Amino acid sequence: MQNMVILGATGSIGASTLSVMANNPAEFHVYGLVANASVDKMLALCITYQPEYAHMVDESAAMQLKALLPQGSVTQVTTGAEALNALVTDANTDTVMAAIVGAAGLVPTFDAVKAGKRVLLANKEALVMSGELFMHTARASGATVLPVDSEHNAIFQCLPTNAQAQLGYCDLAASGIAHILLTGSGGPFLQTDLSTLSAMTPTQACNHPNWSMGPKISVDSATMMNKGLEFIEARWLFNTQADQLKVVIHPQSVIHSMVQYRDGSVIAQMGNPDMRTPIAHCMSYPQRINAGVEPLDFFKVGQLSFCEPDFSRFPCLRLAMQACEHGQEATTVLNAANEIAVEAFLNGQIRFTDIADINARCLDSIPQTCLASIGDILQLDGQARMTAMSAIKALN
Ligand SMILES: NC(=O)C1=CN([C@@H]2O[C@H](COP(=O)(O)OP(=O)(O)OC[C@H]3O[C@@H](n4cnc5c(N)ncnc54)[C@H](OP(=O)(O)O)[C@@H]3O)[C@@H](O)[C@H]2O)C=CC1
Ligand SMILES: CC(=O)[C@@H](O)[C@H](O)COP(=O)(O)O
Ligand SMILES: [Mn+2]
Repeated sequence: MQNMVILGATGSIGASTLSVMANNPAEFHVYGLVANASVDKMLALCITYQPEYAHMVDESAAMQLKALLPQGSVTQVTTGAEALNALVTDANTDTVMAAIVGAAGLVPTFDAVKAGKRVLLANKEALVMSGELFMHTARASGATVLPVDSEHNAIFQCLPTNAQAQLGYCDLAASGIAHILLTGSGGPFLQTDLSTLSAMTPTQACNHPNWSMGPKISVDSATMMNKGLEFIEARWLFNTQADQLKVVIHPQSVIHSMVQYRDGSVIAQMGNPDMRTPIAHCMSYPQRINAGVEPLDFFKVGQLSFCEPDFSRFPCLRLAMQACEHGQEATTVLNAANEIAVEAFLNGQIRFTDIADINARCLDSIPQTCLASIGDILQLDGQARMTAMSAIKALN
């Protein structure tokens, strides 16, 4: 029986994780649930799953939850950074699902890695901000990091077992690997007339053709910043050199990524676009469990197609690839700028195409800094957020 803590329990990945757990009740126990401020959702989860701990980052949400829980509930409600650290590092915590959205996920995810836990990593932003330190820390602590992001999970499944065991420091060439082919759908605006892109609304941007996800990652898919963040994520997970990683647009999201070997073989991982598959894979690795996902029906899929990304349509993808080349300062700044810009777009403050402009401006003014610790990274993240907010003000 694995005791699991779910960071981001009230979100899309949180729900899929709980669904896989419910399918396999003898193997997993909900030990702790973590969210920010969604009291009603957390209350319902506590009543259903009866975790030992429910942690709300927002203090007033924690107080409300405490007041609403039925008398005699087994769940202890906590709040505050110390309690969150205690939960992810608790001796009874075996596995941490890291699925808080954005930079807010970095500290608890990193703490779990430092404590040597089994960490199922959905929160790609943590790696974009701190990839080098994160993977070095995992190696030093003996933590097992397993990639939940569908593409990275697919790549992981297509690697030989010796490379899987060396996540973060594998020598791809020594394993006979020529390229990692990172697939992306192109999002809802793959075919949209370029002249109308600036008028696209948050509802249109969140209307992903294949995946049902939270709002931030949905907008990132529409700009293809998601693929850019994933490019950086892959760089750290699989220790790639610049010429080993390629982005391929595959609008059907049936192939979740591929590994191309020196001998001409290409190994692809396929499945319905349903996050329960990679989540179940990580939860049970190296075994397999029932994820509750329909088998892929190739007759229904019919056709698979592929094309090259067009950087004039998706400038955010190019910015992320450039930032990856520049290093950790650039990727931290880009991630922070993008979070602020996406939030402003979702709030109706800026246009869809402004997201890329704000990101580009922030990348033009990266402060001189040395990123030796998570504290340094968070400081740079804060500075970049201020720059992005000023850029938004300047637009209005
Ligand atoms: N959805 C998907 O299919 C995929 C998601 N991912 C990654 O997984 C992560 C989660 O995505 P997704 O589930 O879609 O996001 P959602 O928006 O659906 O959920 C976000 C979760 O994070 C919590 N949260 C938000 N802000 C904070 C904060 N400051 N402190 C603590 N918790 C917070 C939310 O709590 P509350 O409800 O209280 O606000 C919620 O539980 C992202 O990093 C995303 O890139 C990767 C691949 C696929
Ligand atoms: C499900 C998942 O892993 C998302 O990151 C997904 O990849 C988004 O789709 P895009 O390929 O459109 O970015
Ligand atoms: Mn993905």
